[in-house]
Formats: sequence, C-alpha cells, structure tokens
Amino acid sequence: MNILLLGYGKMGKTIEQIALDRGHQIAARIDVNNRADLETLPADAVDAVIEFSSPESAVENIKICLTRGWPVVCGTTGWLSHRAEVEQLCRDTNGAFFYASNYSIGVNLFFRLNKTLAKFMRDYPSYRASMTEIHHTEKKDAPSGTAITLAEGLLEHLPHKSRWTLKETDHPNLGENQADAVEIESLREGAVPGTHTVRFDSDVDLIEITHVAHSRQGFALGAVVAAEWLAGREGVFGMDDLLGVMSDER
Ligand SMILES: NC(=O)C1=CN([C@@H]2O[C@H](COP(=O)(O)OP(=O)(O)OC[C@H]3O[C@@H](n4cnc5c(N)ncnc54)[C@H](OP(=O)(O)O)[C@@H]3O)[C@@H](O)[C@H]2O)C=CC1
Ligand SMILES: O=C(O)C1=N[C@H](C(=O)O)C[C@H](O)C1
Repeated sequence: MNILLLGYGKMGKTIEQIALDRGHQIAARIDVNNRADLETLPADAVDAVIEFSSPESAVENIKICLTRGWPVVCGTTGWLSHRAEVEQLCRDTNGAFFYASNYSIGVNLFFRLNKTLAKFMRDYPSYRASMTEIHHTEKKDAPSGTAITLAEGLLEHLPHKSRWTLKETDHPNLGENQADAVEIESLREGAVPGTHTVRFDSDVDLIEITHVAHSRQGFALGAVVAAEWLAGREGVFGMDDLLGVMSDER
C-alpha cells in the first residue's frame, strides 16, 4: 500500500519503519512544515492515511483526507468531542475511517479484562474505582485517550458510577462529592510510552490491573495492521471490528 503518514513525530517515524518492513511504500511524510502537500498530492498516490498528529489538528486533517477520498486510520487522541461530525463526514463521502485510542493488541485485551473486572465489581461499591495513567513528558493531552476508553468501560458496568474526572493535583476537589466519579490520575514522567492502572480500593484490600507498554512498537504495528484491514472497506470502524469476538465472548 501507498501510505501517507500524517504527523511525522514519534509515532509517525515508528509507523514508517514497520510499514516499510511489511512491504508498504510511504507516499508522503506530512508534518506542520509541509502540510499544504495534503491538498496537492495526486489522489491516486495514496491508498491509506495513518494520522498521528495533535489534538488540535486531527479533525481538520481527517476532514481533508476523507474529502480527498482517502481511507483514514487515526490514532491521535484528545479530539473526540468532534467525533460525531467526523463520522458523519465519513458516511457522507462513502469513506473509510478507523479510530482507536490505543492500537496495541495488549491494550485491547486489557480493555476486555477491564470490562470483565468491572462486571465482577458491580455489586461491591465499597471498592472505590480509580485509575492512573503515566506517559512521557511530551504528551499534550490528559487524561490519555486510553484512560478515557478504560473509564468508559467501567461506567458501562458500574451502576454507582456516572462520570469520570481528572484528578486535580493543584486544586484537589476537597470535600466535593466524587463518589459517582471514576477519578483518573495523569502523571507525566520521562519517556514513559504508556502505563495504565485500574484499581478498586476498599478499606481492607486493593485489587488492581495494569498494562505497561515497553515501547511504541505495539501501537505502531496495530495502526499499520488496521490500515491493511481497512483496505476495500467503507464505513466507520475500530479495534473491536478488527479483532472481532474474542474467546471470552464466544
Ligand atoms: N492510538 C494510539 O495507539 C496512540 C495514539 N497516540 C497519539 O498520537 C498523537 C501523536 O503522538 P506522538 O507521535 O507521540 O506525538 P509527536 O508530537 O511526537 O508527533 C506529532 C507530530 O504531528 C505533527 N503535527 C502537529 N500538527 C500537525 C498538522 N496539523 N499536520 C501535520 N502534522 C502535524 C507535529 O509537528 P510539530 O512537532 O511541529 O508540532 C509532530 O511532528 C497524540 O495524540 C497521541 O496521544 C500516540 C501513541 C499511540
Ligand atoms: O501520547 C502517547 O504517547 C500515547 N497516547 C495514547 C493515549 O492517549 O492513550 C496511547 C498510548 O497510551 C500512548
């Protein structure tokens, strides 16, 4: 496939190597400096776009690509308040759009584990649900998209939880009733690729599950596989479509 890399930073460069190793070609490497090329590249030069840019630029990037008829695999997080309009544009243009907050197989297994644990805990509200995500110091958004997906999985199965909140380190919500919220703590440390911990803490014991990314390789491989999977498809997709029904759901 001829792959356009939209966003040529840490993820773009990691994806490039995996794509080349899998026999694909790079149609273009688009960054802030040469973004105008998105409009001038011949439409038939691109078979798929893999977009890992920034929260403030993803929506416009995706819209340009869908309008040009290019299938888009988007990994950028922090823009989901605009998700409905992006998905509608995909349908209006008979396009193909694939989004995942996390493309690694391990995290998507962790998403399933998280929901299973939440089902176990639904009748035990004395176990207070919370989360910690740790990422590198260059990360622009908080909480991580992965943490939000995990929180949504908890909210789906915990009747006593109705929202998630970002833990305020500077101005803790002292005294505010947070009982209905899943609190997410976002820590930024060194070059951490991505660590997510979901915990259920009671007065007498603690249950927690953790996923640790050792590098960006898992994210990048998943994004390239998604681009290969998306070829020839039309519509809006995510990792559940790619992975299908897993053994625990058969
Ligand atoms: N879904 C997943 O599995 C994963 C998602 N991510 C997400 O991907 C995004 C990128 O992460 P990462 O690669 O680490 O970030 P980087 O900052 O390393 O790379 C982003 C790149 O995009 C460029 N960029 C910014 N705006 C535009 C634009 N309008 N058009 C083209 N390029 C642009 C930046 O340029 P400049 O530096 O000049 O601003 C930068 O080179 C983040 O939102 C992150 O959360 C990351 C890993 C996995
Ligand atoms: O910014 C990152 O690096 C990552 N961002 C994604 C997120 O926001 O969940 C995925 C992964 O954790 C790495």
